[in-house]
Amino acid sequence: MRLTSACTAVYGIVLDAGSSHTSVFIYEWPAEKENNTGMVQQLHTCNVKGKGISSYYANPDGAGKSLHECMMEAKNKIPANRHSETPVYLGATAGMRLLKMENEAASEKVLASVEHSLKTYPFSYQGARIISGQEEGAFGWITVNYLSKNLNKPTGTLGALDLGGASTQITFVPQQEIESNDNSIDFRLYGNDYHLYTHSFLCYGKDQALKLSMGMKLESTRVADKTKPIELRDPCFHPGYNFTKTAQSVFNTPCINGVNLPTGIISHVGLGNWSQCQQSIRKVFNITYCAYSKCSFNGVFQPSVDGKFGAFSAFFFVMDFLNLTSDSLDGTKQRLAKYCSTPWKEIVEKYPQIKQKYLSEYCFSGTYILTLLEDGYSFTSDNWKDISFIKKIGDSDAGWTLGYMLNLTNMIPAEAQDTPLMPDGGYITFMLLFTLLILVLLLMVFIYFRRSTRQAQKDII
Ligand SMILES: O=c1[nH]cnc2c1ncn2[C@@H]1O[C@H](COP(=O)(O)OP(=O)(O)O)[C@@H](O)[C@H]1O
Ligand SMILES: [Ca+2]
Repeated sequence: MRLTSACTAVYGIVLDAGSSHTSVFIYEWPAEKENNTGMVQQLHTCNVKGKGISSYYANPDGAGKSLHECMMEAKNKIPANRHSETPVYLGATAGMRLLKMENEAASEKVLASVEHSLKTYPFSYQGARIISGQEEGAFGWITVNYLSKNLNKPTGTLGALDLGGASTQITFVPQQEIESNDNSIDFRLYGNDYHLYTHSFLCYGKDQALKLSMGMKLESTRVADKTKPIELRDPCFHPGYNFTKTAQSVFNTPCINGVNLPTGIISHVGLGNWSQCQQSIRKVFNITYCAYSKCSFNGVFQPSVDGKFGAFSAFFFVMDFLNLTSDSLDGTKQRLAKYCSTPWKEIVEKYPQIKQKYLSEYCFSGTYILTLLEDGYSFTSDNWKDISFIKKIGDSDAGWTLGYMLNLTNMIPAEAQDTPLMPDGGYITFMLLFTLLILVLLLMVFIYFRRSTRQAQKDII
């Protein structure tokens, strides 16, 4: 929806430099600063062609150049007279966090390249940086609650679940105490205090989780003949699926410490067995230790999930593709089991328009989502209905970008808007009467002084 009122609009641009790809978001809001919630709207999005900026580690110049088409689109969408005042922010997420861990110099070069590129456009460049997992979680939470108009109302808030390619975030207002400082974030928005639990699991986005899970399967495979391709028999891929891959393409990630991992060629063979798939995925969550009263996995504190949740990004893409956005937990499992056992040939015939790489991974991704939510975060068949798989709220995408911009442009005040003590009409009447009283008093003082001066003159005469 475009803003149609006569008032001028203000714009802001945020680039979401994710691990798999970059998206450019353009936001628009009325120039008269409205402190009401839900005023900023998403005007346009543009998906940058090619992979995420971290994939340019060996050719950093390419990262900046890749943004060109979308930035030109932004130039055309935003009226020229607003360009110089339009802030541009770039936030990079888990792909760049991983690159920084692997090769800090390369990550700096990639950031310098996007910075150089963004400065060539007529907007007000405000910085390009890697945002922390905490920020990613917290700003996603602000976005969904801003768009749902939950802020500055006494109603409950919406928890936020974000699944990316390289990391995943869970953020909500818990009922119990937050036992670990790393997982606690406090906000004061519109005069209300929010005490949030948040955690970002690096390496637990769906692409890295697939690598983790394949790596674990191979570690348990003893290789007799090193000259032959290693066969990886995978229950998370469809029966009849059989592709050769290089070990390098699967295990080139700091998420796996590949001590026992093979090199060379892997023959990846699908078995299509959902329950075995879930068994194998469970192994990527370490639940053997917890130093708190409760943990999700890998020793991370997590209070019991509470209230309603919005699950977006890849949570939505995958569950929407599988048509599983509105089933019960049991129904979801049954339908997913059936989907995973469908022969690869049938799947390809049914969805000829979808890229085979994506298509082949939906059984794994769906099972991963289910396992993460049920075994990882402890959602149950009772509160499964509290999770809404969403892409947008109104016209705006759910994700961290809007919350990030609202924060950096000070669009959400800490205190509620200054309101007159009386309703508008009463306030104006009060001010009028008060002014009149002052005038009358001034008049009386003036008359008194004139009289006393005259009296004094008479006395002299
Ligand atoms: O249309 C789609 N279908 C399936 N998956 C998608 C689609 N669009 C994006 N994705 C997936 O969503 C995830 C987005 O992750 P992103 O690039 O934001 O990574 P990050 O948040 O971990 O940095 C990736 O795994 C990507 O493959
Ligand atoms: Ca993301």
